[in-house]
Amino acid sequence: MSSTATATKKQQASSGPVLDWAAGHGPVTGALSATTGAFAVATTGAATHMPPGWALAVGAAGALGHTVVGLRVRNAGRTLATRAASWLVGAGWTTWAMTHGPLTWAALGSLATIGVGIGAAARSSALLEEAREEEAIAAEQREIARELSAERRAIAAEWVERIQRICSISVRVVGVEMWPTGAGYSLDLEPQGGITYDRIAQYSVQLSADARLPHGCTASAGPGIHQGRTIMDVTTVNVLKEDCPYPEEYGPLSVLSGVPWGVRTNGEIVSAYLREQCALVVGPTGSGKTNMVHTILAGFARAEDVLTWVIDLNAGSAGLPWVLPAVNGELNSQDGKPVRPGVDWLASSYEEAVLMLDAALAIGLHRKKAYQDLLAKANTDLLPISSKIPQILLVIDEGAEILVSTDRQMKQLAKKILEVIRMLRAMGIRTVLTALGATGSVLGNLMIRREGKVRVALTGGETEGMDLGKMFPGRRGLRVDQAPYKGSGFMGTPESPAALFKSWRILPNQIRDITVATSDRHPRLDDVSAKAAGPAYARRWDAERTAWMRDLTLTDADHGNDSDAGSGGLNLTALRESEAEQVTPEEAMLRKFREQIDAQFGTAPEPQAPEQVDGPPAAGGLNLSALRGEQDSPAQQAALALLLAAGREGTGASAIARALSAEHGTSRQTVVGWLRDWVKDGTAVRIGEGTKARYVHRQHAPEQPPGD
Ligand SMILES: Nc1ncnc2c1ncn2[C@@H]1O[C@H](COP(=O)(O)OP(=O)(O)OP(=O)(O)O)[C@@H](O)[C@H]1O
Repeated sequence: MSSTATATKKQQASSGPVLDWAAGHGPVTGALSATTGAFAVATTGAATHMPPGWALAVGAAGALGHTVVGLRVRNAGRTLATRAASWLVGAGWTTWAMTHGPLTWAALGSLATIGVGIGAAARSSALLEEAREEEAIAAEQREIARELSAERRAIAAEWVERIQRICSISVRVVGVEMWPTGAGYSLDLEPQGGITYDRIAQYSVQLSADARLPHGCTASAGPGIHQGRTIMDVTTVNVLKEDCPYPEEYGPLSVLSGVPWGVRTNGEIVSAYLREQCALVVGPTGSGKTNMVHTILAGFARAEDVLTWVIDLNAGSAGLPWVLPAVNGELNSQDGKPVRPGVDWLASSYEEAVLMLDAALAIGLHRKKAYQDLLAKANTDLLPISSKIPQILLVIDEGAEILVSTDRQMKQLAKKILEVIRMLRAMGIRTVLTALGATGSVLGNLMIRREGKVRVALTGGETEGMDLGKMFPGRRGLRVDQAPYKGSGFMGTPESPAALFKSWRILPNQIRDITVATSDRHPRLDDVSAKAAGPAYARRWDAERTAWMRDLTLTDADHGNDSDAGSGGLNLTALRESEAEQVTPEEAMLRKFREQIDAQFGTAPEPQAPEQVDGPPAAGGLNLSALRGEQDSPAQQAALALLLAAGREGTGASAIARALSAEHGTSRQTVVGWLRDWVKDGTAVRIGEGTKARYVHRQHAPEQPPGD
């Protein structure tokens, strides 16, 4: 505390209570102040022979000043009169007391009486002021309510008349609710004569046009709280036009309480409930389908009871942003632990997809048997999903196209996908299929129609192959041109009838942030399921099975370099130079690409050629240490045991592979990958160079590698 402040405080403590002269007066302090003031002036005035008329003049000035100020702040007439009277009475007493002497019983008695009188009058005028203020607030609120209900009444009357004129249906309006987003309102209607909502829904287009709604806005009728009621949602502002960013809050979700996928025109969040349902997301090229897949994967990554498996035969691109940054070691968690990928398994080839679908089928069938007791105890035929027994959600990009393909291999995949859809609902395995178009051949499939009732159509204004009538049977009045913007379209679920919808826009940095934020949250596959899935699952991150990701990283870098150069104009220069040197554009691009790789990875020591043969793969390798615990297959555990047994002498990839080949069929390349990871995470130390290089378990290492 400063010395001045301390001094002030001490002074206050020694000079009694501090009076705040700036504070307003209550009835008691007001009266006290008036009477003591008057008494002081009268005694001082009488002692100093002050002319008594002065007190009267001061009182008159005080009464006038208070009245002016009171009028300005709109005090009640009674308050003004009370205050002016207080000043005048006080001044009158002072004048009289100065003439006759203030220190007489008559003077003091009359002053006390005046004090009590002023106090009482002030109290009653304060109460009056308070009541006046409350009444003013209530009147203002009544006025707002009157205006609002006048607006609602006008809206109700307008729609009663419109529905009568256009649909020839009489309705009673039970309520009008204005949306808090200000983007429209809902009418709760009671059609007369037993008419149901679908009769009004037929006229959605005409009603929207008649109401002169802006483009992209609709008046759509849906079911109300019972069959005799209808809810009419009227959008007046086109929110589909604007970008809706994926919410920055990445808190935990559950498949049981729904995973949010986007927003309705009234700002309401629409969720997909996929415990029992499969989903179909249709979107032609450029409609925002890829973005929507990432939004879906984001929701699954956030769920504590979901393992996401992705099949994308288009080079795995749908799942890669959820895997590569994590396995490339580009992401850092707060506690410094390695970050786990946002999807649990990613298949980009037919062979891997077969492994995945077979694993899913094996898990489903085994769960049915192994969890009999659990189902009996829970008295249910639906496997109780939790973080201990997670739901597996299979996202198959362009899966609908696989289902209708005539290619032999695709037909085999299709058979397995349909089997998963048909058989594994109760055992907690569901699919999300995407499709480029809502064609009859996709929706003609009974299994899709029956099991896939969570449906999204991203139209992006595309009418080709966009049969909304087939996508959302029973929902009339949905037109592609109502949602011509990227990421906009229609979504319908068993819980929420099909209506306009906008998928959240998710950006690459959010995918990374969500991967980090959810790294600790992903469940592990339950033992029963892991056993059923076998090595196909346990070894899904093996080097040889994820080698394509490494290759793809390089290819992506290549593309990135190319486009950057193009946008910056450098590409042309490069081509001109290459022409001059008689080098083809492809060669020039390759050289540029190599330069970029060198620039990016050149900080790591360049391994010698012979070392490369025996050592870990060069730059661009994947860091799978985050997956160590879950993916340690029996073969990997055996390899670790061999490394440990090799003691201070250590061992090499070839020796380990030879020892494992009979029982596990492990290749040398796989062992190289493990050894590289173990060196990275400090489990093993590499000793010696070239052909003499060997690996020693850290327990036997001569000294700990620095920084690990
Ligand atoms: N929900 C959205 N909100 C706003 N803009 C979006 C949304 N989704 C996508 N876009 C925009 O549309 C562009 C194309 O999106 P996206 O790549 O997801 O489409 P696509 O249908 O998968 O097309 P393609 O098959 O060509 O990749 C994006 O770059 C983005 O600019």
